[in-house]
Amino acid sequence: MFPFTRKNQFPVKGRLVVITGGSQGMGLEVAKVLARKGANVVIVARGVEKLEKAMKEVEAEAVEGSGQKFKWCSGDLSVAGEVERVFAEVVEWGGVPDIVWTCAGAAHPGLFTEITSEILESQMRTNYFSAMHTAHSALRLMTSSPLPAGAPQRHLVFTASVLAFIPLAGYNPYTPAKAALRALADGLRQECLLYGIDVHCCFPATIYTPGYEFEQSVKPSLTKKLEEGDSGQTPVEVARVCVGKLEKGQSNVTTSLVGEALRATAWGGSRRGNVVVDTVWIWIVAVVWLIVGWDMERTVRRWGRENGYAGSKKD
Ligand SMILES: NC(=O)C1=CN([C@@H]2O[C@H](COP(=O)(O)OP(=O)(O)OC[C@H]3O[C@@H](n4cnc5c(N)ncnc54)[C@H](OP(=O)(O)O)[C@@H]3O)[C@@H](O)[C@H]2O)C=CC1
Ligand SMILES: CCCCCCCCCCCCCCCC(=O)[C@@H](N)CO
Repeated sequence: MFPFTRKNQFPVKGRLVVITGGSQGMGLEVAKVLARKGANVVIVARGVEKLEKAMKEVEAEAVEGSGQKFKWCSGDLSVAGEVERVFAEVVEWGGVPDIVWTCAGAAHPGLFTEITSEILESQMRTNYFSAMHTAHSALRLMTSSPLPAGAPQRHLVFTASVLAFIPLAGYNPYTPAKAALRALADGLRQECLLYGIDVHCCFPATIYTPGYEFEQSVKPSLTKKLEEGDSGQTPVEVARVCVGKLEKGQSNVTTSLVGEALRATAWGGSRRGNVVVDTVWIWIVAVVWLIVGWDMERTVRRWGRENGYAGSKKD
């Protein structure tokens, strides 16, 4: 319509989208946004009751008279066999998905030495293996059934966290899984050029979700203090911003100003967005982080002294 409107790089109307972790929080809001835009939506999680309730909410967003289809599937995505079964069900029902978006995940914060090795391992399963197995199954399906010429590209979207960019005491059971996920997304983005599949990764900061309520209940007060600088977002806002940026064709998606700044601390070889804007951010943050990083370490030492941790030296 308007000559300067750029083409939508993430069209979902009439396409089949699978969203893991779609029964609550960010995943549910993503499902609702995409349903409103005309997608056929599958949500996946473990708990059946939550899935049934969420499905009704998603269906209610459908475009009237569009004939959109909806489905939920229950499975533990941290287990490879379960992921394969879930995708087999999806394919039988609606064919090979056009878009797969991993939102399943959960943080269990705590000081590393005070956390059990079982929780450390399950954090990796919940946050990394679940997304890795989902990507593996999804990409195998997508690559074995090529799209007809002229069809819009397929997409794989991961959900990591800004913690993939920075250290934050108390998140060490969780952060490494999200950093690994970021590395997987960067690597697959390059590899999937072979197939014409677009790979994206979202990096939200704090989102007020049921998962967040749980993590607050176990989070050390030190961790709460260190993340005070982030004001947080609703899942509705995060979903809206992510979809908007995917439509603009962005690969690495942050959802707030803090997210954008934190992304600039850790570019490495990740694909840039707007090269000029990103480079300016990187220059600014290179200097700003000297202060922020120093202040965080000072906060840790202070908290240690106040809470009887012997090794906390004076500043
Ligand atoms: N909330 C926050 O502050 C932030 C969250 N994130 C990330 O965003 C994503 C969404 O977070 P949020 O909305 O808070 O999450 P919630 O904990 O509110 O919801 C998590 C969803 O994932 C599902 N899920 C969890 N584990 C599995 C599993 N093993 N197999 C299948 N489904 C699973 C849950 O359903 P069920 O339990 O029934 O399986 C639920 O639908 C996560 O990856 C999280 O790490 C990133 C930055 C900040
Ligand atoms: C140079 C710019 C400085 C900006 C100030 C820095 C403030 C640090 C904010 C850290 C936010 C951590 C959010 C964690 C989200 C998450 O993944 C968990 N909630 C898990 O669910």
